[in-house]
Amino acid sequence: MMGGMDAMVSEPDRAVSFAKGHGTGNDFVVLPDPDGALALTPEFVAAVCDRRFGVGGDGVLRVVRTAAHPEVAHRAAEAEWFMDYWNSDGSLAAMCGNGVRVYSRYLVESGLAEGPTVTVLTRAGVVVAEVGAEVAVSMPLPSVGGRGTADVGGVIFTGTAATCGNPNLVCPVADLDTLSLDAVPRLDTMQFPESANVEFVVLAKDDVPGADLHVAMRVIERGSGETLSCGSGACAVAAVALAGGLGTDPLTEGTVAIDVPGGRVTVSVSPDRCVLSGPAVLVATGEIDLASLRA
Ligand SMILES: N[C@@H](CCC[C@H](N)C(=O)O)C(=O)O
Repeated sequence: MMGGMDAMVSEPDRAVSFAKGHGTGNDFVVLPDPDGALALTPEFVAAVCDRRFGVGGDGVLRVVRTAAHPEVAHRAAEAEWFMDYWNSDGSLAAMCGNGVRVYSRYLVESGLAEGPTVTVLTRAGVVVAEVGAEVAVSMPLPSVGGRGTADVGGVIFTGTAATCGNPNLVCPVADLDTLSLDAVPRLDTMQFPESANVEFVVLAKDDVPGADLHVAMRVIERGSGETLSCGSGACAVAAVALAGGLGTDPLTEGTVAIDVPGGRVTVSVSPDRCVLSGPAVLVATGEIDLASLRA
């Protein structure tokens, strides 16, 4: 009888194929599962994402046909592929902007989609990616909310709530380098019943050609801890920055260059569109040996 990690696949398979990719250092284990044969569990995802005992990653992207996933099969007419996204702690999230960019790169490089335009269903709705030297994706339109606070290891940060398919709190800070971001943020559970990603942001001193604003950010992601980049968080930051949340004159639309610890992404926001662009690459393929993976 199979149990634990073995329950992930049917006998006699003891291995699960994977690819590894990242978008500006936000890294993912990609699990190709077109026909929905894998029964992912939070424990399996956490074990795969473990950086010492597993493959290592900020999350898992299961590549599954929409028609083959019971949660979304009724939406198969909207997009052939569903991004089944999991955070590294095994929790599910509705949106992952860098994840969509890596997912789309994988679809095209593996031949599962022709490209360069790729339509993907996420738990936050359908998004469309353009896969080229970089990958640009049309994200859910960010919505800027009210003020809120985050307690990070006893230090209180104040910011502005913003959603982009998932909840965020965008906190302007004086300096990014001196922040200690090891603790899990404590947030107002009334304002953020499902917690949130917390972004820490400064205005950069120099201009970037083609951008209306240039900022730098770090992020503590819900379910993954501090990561080197967060695409949906970057969109939330752009929306808050354009609304004047960093002290600049409000703009109804514009382009924001956002430096993250893993590189730079660009977000263009207008009243009816939000596009996240940046590098997204695949760096490895391999097989996960289920018998050796820590349960
Ligand atoms: N890294 C992602 C966001 C992943 C989900 C997030 N941790 C959450 O729980 O909302 C991105 O690039 O958007």
